Amino acid sequence: MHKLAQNVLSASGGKRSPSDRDSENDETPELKKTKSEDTATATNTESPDVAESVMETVSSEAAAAAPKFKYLVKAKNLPHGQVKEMKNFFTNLGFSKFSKAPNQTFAFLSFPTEEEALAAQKVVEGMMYRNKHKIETSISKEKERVMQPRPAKDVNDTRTPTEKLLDQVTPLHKLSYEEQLKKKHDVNVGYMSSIKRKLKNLKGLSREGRDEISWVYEKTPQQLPCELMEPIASPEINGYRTKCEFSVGTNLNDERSVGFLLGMYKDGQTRVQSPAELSNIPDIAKKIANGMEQYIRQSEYPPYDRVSHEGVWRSLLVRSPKTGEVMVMVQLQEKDMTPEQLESEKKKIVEYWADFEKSENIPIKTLLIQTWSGSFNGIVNDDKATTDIMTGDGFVHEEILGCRFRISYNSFFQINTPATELLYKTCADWCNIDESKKSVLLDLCCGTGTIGITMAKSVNKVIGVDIVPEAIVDARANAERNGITNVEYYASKVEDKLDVFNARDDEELVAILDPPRAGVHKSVISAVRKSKLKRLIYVSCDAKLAQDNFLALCRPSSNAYPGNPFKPSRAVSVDLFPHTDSCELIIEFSRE
Ligand SMILES: C[S@@+](CC[C@H](N)C(=O)[O-])C[C@H]1O[C@@H](n2cnc3c(N)ncnc32)[C@H](O)[C@@H]1O
Repeated sequence: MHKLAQNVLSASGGKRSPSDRDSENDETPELKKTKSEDTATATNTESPDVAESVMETVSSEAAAAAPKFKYLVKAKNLPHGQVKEMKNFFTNLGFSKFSKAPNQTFAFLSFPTEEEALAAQKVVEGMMYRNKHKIETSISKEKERVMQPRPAKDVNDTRTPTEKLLDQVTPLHKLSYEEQLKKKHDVNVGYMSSIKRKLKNLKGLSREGRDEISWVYEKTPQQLPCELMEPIASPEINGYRTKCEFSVGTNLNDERSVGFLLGMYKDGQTRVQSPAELSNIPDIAKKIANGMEQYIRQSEYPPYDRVSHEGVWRSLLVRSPKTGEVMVMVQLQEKDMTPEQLESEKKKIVEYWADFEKSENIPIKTLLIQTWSGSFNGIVNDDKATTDIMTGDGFVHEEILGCRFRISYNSFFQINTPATELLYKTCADWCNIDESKKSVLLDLCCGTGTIGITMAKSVNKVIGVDIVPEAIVDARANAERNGITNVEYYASKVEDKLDVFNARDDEELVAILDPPRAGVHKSVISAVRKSKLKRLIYVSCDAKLAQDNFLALCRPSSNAYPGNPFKPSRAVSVDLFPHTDSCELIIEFSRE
């Protein structure tokens, strides 16, 4: 089969790419990450890394427009350098759309149609360059980068690139912190009151159905279904992020740069702007990003280009928990490096960061290198990526409410530690465990086991479930490290492990559900309703996306949603992400 035909086939079908993950994590590829960020990653949300992936999310409008393609003839076996000479060589043959990186041994000729590319291939295949280099070729088809016309408002946009990045990553940075909290509270008032409004407007409600949710018809302040308490503020307002994922590229001055994507990828923006002025990024992560920038500026290899998919340097992950431990992961694309080049570059990276530790006095507990040639932009958890632990053991630790947790590069872990302690403490208080009874705590979407482990001493048993196997490995290690033995963990989707809801008669079930942004599959809500649970603590990082879950918990009983409906009984916003639009919302759902 012709290579081009193969490419077209593989583009239309086949395995899900990491970018398909979660649509949360969505995190992702050119589509997103998870709340968690996740896959996670994710992670929570307006975090720069997540904000960036959200920026990269292809809008439905753009997706609806027919994509334009270009056809690339790759001319191989060329010498290093000689970019100008080679451009002349191909221009003289009549092929003017030419590109080549100086340190590569191939060049690309670009054509608008397959026919033109095939005709050029016929000419170039087997030709001698400078009588020494016999050219071999292949053809591929790629989506054209779609440059959207700049919106009219941009014409008068006099903001500097730094100001644009601040507005994009930390959109509330101009408000006082009190104003930020009020704004987040008001937004959550809207989401809470819409639970009531949407239930009231459910179509085809029978009289019995209406009776089951009679609370919906009661007048309440701001039409809230329950009290929404004063928001819980973050104890730290600046530099709170313990995980930062940076992109590598070039800035608006065409200098190699490490930071965040400036603007929307879907609008053709691929420039990377330094995080130096962002208030949510800690100094240590800024210094490491700057260190990486210095490294790639002197590197013989170019940054990865999101449009052509050529180049080497892709992403940088920094985890800097409050324990002072630091994890650095460098991600690169190795597809055009020889094994020897890759090995030599890895050695250089290790030496560079060892020198950096000494000169900057920043001890790096563990250094990892990930090689990844897929289309998803960001650190991945994918079989096709290779992740090597170059120094240390591949983990860092964080302490929360007196417990110590091990974190892998790809496990979800909340990125604002002091605010997370307030979040978990609130969850524990609201569980209101009756220690005179035999109780089982379900830690649903448990990540590295943090919530269950911090509460394990007040219940008989904790059952944790998470979709990421590495997170469950961490959760088991974390339980052991903290001397907790009354835990059971399952690496599974919650929707595939619904038997956790089958409690024995003498057991009281309590559940905390802390899912990714979009919430959980409806089968989980159905199982919650069928179970003997009387109270569910739902931790949402995106109350808009979780609305379907909220409604499914509260709607009148049906075949799809059996058992008595729940009702929101109290709620509170917890601000884990100062200066951004994001905020956690804890809702207690209860029923008789
Ligand atoms: C917001 S994080 C919460 C993690 C943990 N509770 C914490 O506070 O650190 C969401 C977690 O849900 C997990 N997850 C995503 N989809 C899931 C699913 N369908 N079933 C189980 N876990 C899932 C992710 O791996 C992630 O660890």
